[in-house]
Amino acid sequence: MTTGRYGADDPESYERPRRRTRPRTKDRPSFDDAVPGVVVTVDRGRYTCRLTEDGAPEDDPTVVTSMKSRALGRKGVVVGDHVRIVGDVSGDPGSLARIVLVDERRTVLRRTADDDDPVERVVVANADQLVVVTALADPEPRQGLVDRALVAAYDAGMDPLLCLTKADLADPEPVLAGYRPLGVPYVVTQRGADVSEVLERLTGRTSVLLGHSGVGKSTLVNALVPDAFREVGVVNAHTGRGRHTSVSALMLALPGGGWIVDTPGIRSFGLNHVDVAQLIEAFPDLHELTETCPRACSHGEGEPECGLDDAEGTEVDRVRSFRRLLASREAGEQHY
Ligand SMILES: Nc1nc2c(ncn2[C@@H]2O[C@H](COP(=O)(O)OP(=O)(O)OP(=O)(O)O)[C@@H](O)[C@H]2O)c(=O)[nH]1
Repeated sequence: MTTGRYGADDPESYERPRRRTRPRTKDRPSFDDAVPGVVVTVDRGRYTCRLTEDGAPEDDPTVVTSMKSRALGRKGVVVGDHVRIVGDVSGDPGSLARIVLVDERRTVLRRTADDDDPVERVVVANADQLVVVTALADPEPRQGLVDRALVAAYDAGMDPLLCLTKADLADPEPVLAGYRPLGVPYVVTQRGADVSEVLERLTGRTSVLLGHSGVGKSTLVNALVPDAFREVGVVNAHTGRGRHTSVSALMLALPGGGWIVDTPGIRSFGLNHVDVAQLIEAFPDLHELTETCPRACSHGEGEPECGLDDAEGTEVDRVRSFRRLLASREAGEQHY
């Protein structure tokens, strides 16, 4: 085992351990032949993926049904995940491919653990905008739910967009008044109306549409993506709630580029983990005010020596609205 010019007894002749000490067979396969795609819906262990080079929708895409490869172990795969796929990626009827890699997620939207499922789960990955869809009437808007959704958006690092539907039934102003101080962007829509303003906000981005049953989400999705074939439910005259006509989250390509994710499955959010320090970063001016706060200040109403109490002028309304968002985290209203 000697090499070079040293003799067998020379200490320098000993073979040093190489950097790679584990057997080569443990190396992961490189998946050189894997093709990139994005997960558009998940149903009982089957992942529907659209093949796409750069994560953007392509015209006339190949749609591939896949399963998770064993290499992924317990790692979850969710709608919006950018993945690599091997095997039969023809998309032919009856074909089945395998997802072998999941790219790092830019954002995650979680839903709360609930009675049916005790684990808090990621439901959508890589979305950059959360569209909170609320009807102006039938069913009545519920500020607490909108507040909770906004907290979830800021926490997930997503931009919020308030979408007020059924403008033919009520004036949007009272709802907007609660969000204007926070500068939350909004659009107002109604059935049959021009949706170009909404489209403009969505084009080129990945937006999650969130709203409880009956607010007109399917009607809106149909207007935005004419061939979405979403079933439009009927609001129950007694409860004001709609029938649950859609089941799993579904990502649809917008005609002008970008994606929308319809999420009938999300009924509540995981806000327990939301940290106030993280939330306030979405409001740089308020963040600045809190620099004088005592350590561990919760910035809530009545907190002693909280810097937010120094707000003046228009900031006062902003602080009040921000504190309402903070309080919504603990609200009894758990379900969206
Ligand atoms: N007056 C009025 N009714 C609307 C409008 N948009 C939708 N609707 C009605 O409201 C009801 C619910 O609409 P959907 O689009 O099914 O609501 P959804 O939020 O998708 O409800 P789910 O499918 O149950 O999740 C339907 O009867 C629609 O026709 C609107 O702008 N104005």
